[in-house]
Amino acid sequence: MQEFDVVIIGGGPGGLAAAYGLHGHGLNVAVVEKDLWGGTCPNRGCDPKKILMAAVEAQGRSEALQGHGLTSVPQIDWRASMAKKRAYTEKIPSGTLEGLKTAGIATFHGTASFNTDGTLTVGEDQLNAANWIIATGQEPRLLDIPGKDLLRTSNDFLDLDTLPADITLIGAGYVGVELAAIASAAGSRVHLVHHNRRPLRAFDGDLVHDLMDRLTAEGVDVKLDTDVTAVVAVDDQYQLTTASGETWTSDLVFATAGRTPAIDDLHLARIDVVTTPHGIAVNDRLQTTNHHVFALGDVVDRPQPKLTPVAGYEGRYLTATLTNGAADPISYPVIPSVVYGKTQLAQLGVTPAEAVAEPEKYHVNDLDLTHWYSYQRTADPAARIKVVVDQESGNIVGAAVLSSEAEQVINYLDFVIQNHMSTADINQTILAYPTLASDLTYFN
Ligand SMILES: Cc1cc2nc3c(=O)[nH]c(=O)nc-3n(C[C@H](O)[C@H](O)[C@H](O)COP(=O)(O)OP(=O)(O)OC[C@H]3O[C@@H](n4cnc5c(N)ncnc54)[C@H](O)[C@@H]3O)c2cc1C
Ligand SMILES: NC(=O)c1ccc[n+]([C@@H]2O[C@H](COP(=O)([O-])OP(=O)(O)OC[C@H]3O[C@@H](n4cnc5c(N)ncnc54)[C@H](O)[C@@H]3O)[C@@H](O)[C@H]2O)c1
Repeated sequence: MQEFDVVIIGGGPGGLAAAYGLHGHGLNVAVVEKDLWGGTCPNRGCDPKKILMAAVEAQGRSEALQGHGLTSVPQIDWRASMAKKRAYTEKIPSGTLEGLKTAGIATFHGTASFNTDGTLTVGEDQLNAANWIIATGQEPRLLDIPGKDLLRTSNDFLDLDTLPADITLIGAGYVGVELAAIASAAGSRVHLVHHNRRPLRAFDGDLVHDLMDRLTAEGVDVKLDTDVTAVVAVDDQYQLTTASGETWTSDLVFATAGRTPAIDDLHLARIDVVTTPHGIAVNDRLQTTNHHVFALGDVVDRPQPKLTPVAGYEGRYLTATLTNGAADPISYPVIPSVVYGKTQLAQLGVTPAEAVAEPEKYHVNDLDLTHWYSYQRTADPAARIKVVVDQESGNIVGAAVLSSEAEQVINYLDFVIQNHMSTADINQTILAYPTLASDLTYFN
């Protein structure tokens, strides 16, 4: 039996933030990882996707400038793009493991599973700890339909040697929309299927509508209100059937209809940790129903968006909790979300829908930005912002942004909102002009 102060299960961004934090405070820490050190984000999520997206963004900018100074649209070389992605991702697991070992953090590679006496088995190893952190993340959810074994996932997409001529993505959430943008730009005919009328549900409906229009203009076959009921192999293709009887064939079909908490291997009932269909139940101190077991990141059932910076923030919070004794309940700063593509969609703080429901408290500025200098320069085909302003203070408290620059604008607004800055405060700063940052004072 090997004894530790804290054992962390899951070597992704959340688990690693806690591991380095706790080790830095002198605790004897171990991390267990069953698959790729570094977890989803750098191996099969944010980073590889955004590397493939670099060529997509460049193509989008070139397209917008046709007739405005550029004369041809660059084509994406999938193999070269994938080689660039692999050159980055293949170093992640070994680099992450080396970093942990160099720091002096104990590492175990294997699937962690709790025993009834509260200890943990990882392969041949038995571990015991004063406290545990579960940071096992989520895994792609396969649809429960005939032919589900034929479905691929985002893990497969982000490692395709060749991009097929025709693909179908079932589910228009973050993953489906981003993979559609990548595959379509790289030359594939893409069918993006969503079961209701409201893709990207957490985002502003009008801006999502605008984004679907852009994807359609880019050549994506967006099918809303479409329920796929079966997938069958036909020769070397796959035939999809919908509830309304529509059929079509694709070279590959991907389930992009959400992710499920990675908890099955852990046998949490043996240690009295309660779970829900959405993950591990925790209180506002990220403590499970077993007081020596904490959970963070994608695996927890909490309303915060499941994003890398959120997992890292929770890792730092648990470092403080487990080193300083009783801590205040976790409270989150505003959390920005971005859906990447040629046209990006971003959101932060009070949503336009929440603002409209409280008209005495907020007002919403809905601004078409296509005529603004910044977007005339890039000839953005769609550029719009909804800014939520607090009536009493006049401060910006939320925003939803659609443009090729939304990822930048939302981070500037994050600083503004987090620091409760008014237009007068921003005006005290001299910002380089003309830039996206110098637009900030015109939003309210
Ligand atoms: C395609 C895609 C794109 C994304 N893009 C973005 C983005 O642009 N921006 C963003 O902020 N977020 C993005 N995300 C989300 C982001 O990847 C996650 O929020 C983040 O990785 C969560 O970190 P985590 O540490 O909670 O879990 P993970 O990173 O999932 O790490 C959990 C680790 O636990 C391991 N594990 C699971 N079970 C066990 C077990 N029983 N024993 C041992 N180890 C176990 C897993 O192998 C995994 O390595 C994306 C996700 C996907 C799928
Ligand atoms: N840019 C980013 O930050 C980014 C990118 C990718 C993933 N992520 C994170 O990963 C999480 C998971 O992303 P995701 O896209 O897998 O999940 P998601 O929950 O965002 O989207 C899944 C979508 O599939 C739909 N759906 C469910 N069943 C369906 C069916 N049978 N047919 C058609 N559609 C169906 C759902 O209504 C939902 O809109 C996100 O919540 C996000 O936190 C973030």
